[in-house]
Amino acid sequence: MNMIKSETCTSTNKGPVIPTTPLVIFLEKVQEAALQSYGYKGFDAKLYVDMSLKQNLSATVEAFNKLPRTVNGSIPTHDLDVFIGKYLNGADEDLVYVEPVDFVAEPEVFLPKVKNSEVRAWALEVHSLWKNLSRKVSDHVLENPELYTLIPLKNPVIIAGSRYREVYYWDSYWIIRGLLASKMYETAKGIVSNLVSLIDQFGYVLNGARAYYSNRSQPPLLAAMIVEIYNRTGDLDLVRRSLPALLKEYHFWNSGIHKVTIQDAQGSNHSLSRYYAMWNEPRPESSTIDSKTASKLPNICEKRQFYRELASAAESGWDFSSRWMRNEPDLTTTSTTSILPVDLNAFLLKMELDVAFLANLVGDTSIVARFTEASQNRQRAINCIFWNAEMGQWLDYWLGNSYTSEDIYKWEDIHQNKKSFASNFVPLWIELFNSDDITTRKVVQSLENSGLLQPAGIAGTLSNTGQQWDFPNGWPPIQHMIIEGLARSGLEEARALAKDIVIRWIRTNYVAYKKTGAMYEKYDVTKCGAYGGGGVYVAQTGFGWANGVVLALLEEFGWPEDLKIDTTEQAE
Ligand SMILES: OC[C@H]1O[C@H](O[C@H]2O[C@H](CO)[C@@H](O)[C@H](O)[C@H]2O)[C@H](O)[C@@H](O)[C@@H]1O
Repeated sequence: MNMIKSETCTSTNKGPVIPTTPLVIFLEKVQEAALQSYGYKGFDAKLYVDMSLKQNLSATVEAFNKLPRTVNGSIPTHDLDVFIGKYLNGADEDLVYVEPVDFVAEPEVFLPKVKNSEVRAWALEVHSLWKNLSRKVSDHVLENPELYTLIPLKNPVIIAGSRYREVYYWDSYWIIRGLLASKMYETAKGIVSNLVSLIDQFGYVLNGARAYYSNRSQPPLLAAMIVEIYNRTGDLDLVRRSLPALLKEYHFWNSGIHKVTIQDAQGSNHSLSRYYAMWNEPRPESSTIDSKTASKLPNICEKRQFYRELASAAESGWDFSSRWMRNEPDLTTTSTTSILPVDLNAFLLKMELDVAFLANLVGDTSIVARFTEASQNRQRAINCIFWNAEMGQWLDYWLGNSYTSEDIYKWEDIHQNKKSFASNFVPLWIELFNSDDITTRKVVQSLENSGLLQPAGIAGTLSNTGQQWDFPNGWPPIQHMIIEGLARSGLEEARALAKDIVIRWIRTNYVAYKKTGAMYEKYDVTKCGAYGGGGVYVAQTGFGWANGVVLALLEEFGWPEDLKIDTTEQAE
């Protein structure tokens, strides 16, 4: 890992920075020039950092520097058009289409619990979308990696979709859940091996497989992917090959800047984790937009801290949301690194349980003992630091200014964030919590009364700030984790609620698909059949995790023959 220390602006602007590549820095300049010349209409910042070079970087930079400039410093559009055509390849030329080896139009015993013919026909269409998202790294990238921001991966990949032309870390979990429902085991294993290779190379799984994502990770679900694949295929070899990488990844999340020690009200210390990107500049895939937002801040030190907070929010997968803001809806008050997030610690508890399970399969008793103990400690920490019995939710914790003499944070009730976020319900996904009926009963009531449960699914938050992880958007992974948590519980009322949310979510995906012919990265949960908006880019279609969640839910819950799928028909 190539890490440099950032200069110290203030005591808050701390932390490492992983330098990006000269190619990324150059493509950011092209991005800036494009915005100046073409304007905001139809502008997508990410497009430019996904382009590649037709010749070497120095020749390209030289030609770029020679382009004429108008009085306001912009490059005339015609000259920029010609430059881009002559020196750069399109953003989608680094990954090429490949037919997945294990795709068949109708897999054997496909979604046996789906009895309704309309739903079945649609599910087969969703299944066929894996073909649209399947890619492999082009030979040209393998021969000339220095011309590309794409990080070459050995096996075929399933991309997230649309502007997300590469592999994403946490998206891959739900993509794999869908692939398993589609019986595409080889594709699923290939994805896991790719992610393992990123850990071998960087020490952690990158946010996505691009050079500009190398300064951060995303919610850690690799161990969970391997458990799901093992449960279907019994592939012990995959488990054996992946374990060393999982240990490395575990260290990444539980050491250095990610690790926080906090003392509870009874004086016991707990070790928990937070999101913390190794970056303090505008995110290259959005640098024009980030610098514009930061222009409201008074000095470079505050800007650097803001950039780190934005990148850390991207590490959380929730980019962006009032969840991270000190004063919503002001994005510049994003303070991700000052928060102990409930969901990250639930994912790490799951990782501990999953690694213990996998180590047991290969007979490594010392890893089993170490990770079982770690899971018990984290479960205690989650109960002490996050659980709020009055609200029946696990609450994010704002790190305050109160420390012990050893610089350990002191827990105080006022620092629990009392706002309801969908992430407050993620611990229910873990068996240790959903098997406890008293807790589950409280959580079910809390979810029902929270306002998050809407006609077409669960909203991320209750605040409508215009950010994409806020109201009224609901995201596929969140629906799936909460539904699974409810469904795994022994409580009848929890299982009934799970089924109810499944119906709302499947219906909205179906109705949107029938209206527009596409699956979406997020949906507006206030109306059946409405896709999500907000943020700085248009609604993305395709879409890996949406497809994965629909297929996984249909596999587990099915759809009865006599249950109507489109209840909006008569109303319109
Ligand atoms: O370009 C903006 C951001 O895009 C990604 O985030 C969003 O899409 C991802 C892919 O579906 C998803 O994993 C994430 O939860 C979404 O918020 C990217 O991950 C960010 O790092 C990036 O800044």
